[in-house]
Amino acid sequence: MILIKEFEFDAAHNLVHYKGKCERLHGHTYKLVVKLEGTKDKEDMIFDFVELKHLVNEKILYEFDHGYLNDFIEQPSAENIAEYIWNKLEPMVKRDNCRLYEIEVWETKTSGIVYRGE
Ligand SMILES: Nc1nc2c(c(=O)[nH]1)N=C([C@H](O)[C@H](O)COP(=O)(O)OP(=O)(O)OP(=O)(O)O)CN2
Ligand SMILES: [Zn+2]
Repeated sequence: MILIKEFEFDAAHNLVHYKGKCERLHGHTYKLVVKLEGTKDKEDMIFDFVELKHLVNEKILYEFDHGYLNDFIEQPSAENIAEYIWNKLEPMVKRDNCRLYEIEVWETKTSGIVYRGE
């Protein structure tokens, strides 16, 4: 079974290793989709949605929301943001019954990255 939870955060960035409009400072309302793969525990849940919400908001997104992504990631492409989030989140959600399966980072409604940690 795959569990899904969606998040949004607003952040500014500029792509320093890029030639074009995105080298200038600008912002996005990013969408983050977190997917966990697992089996049901004794509460018949893969992972508590509420716990996952607090974990992602408080441990991952608090530093990004209304922030400047270049403070954390030198070249904050959607690809690099996905890797950064994966590396922080993966150990936090690892349980006997579940693991991080996939994340999506959407920069706009039409542009996004799917990452499975490889
Ligand atoms: N592979 C990647 N390409 C680009 C990235 C990226 O992270 N990975 N990022 C950008 C810029 O950040 C840019 O803001 C995004 O550009 P674009 O998708 O064209 O944004 P729009 O607001 O114009 O969105 P539309 O939905 O296409 O109108 C560039 N490339
Ligand atoms: Zn951008």
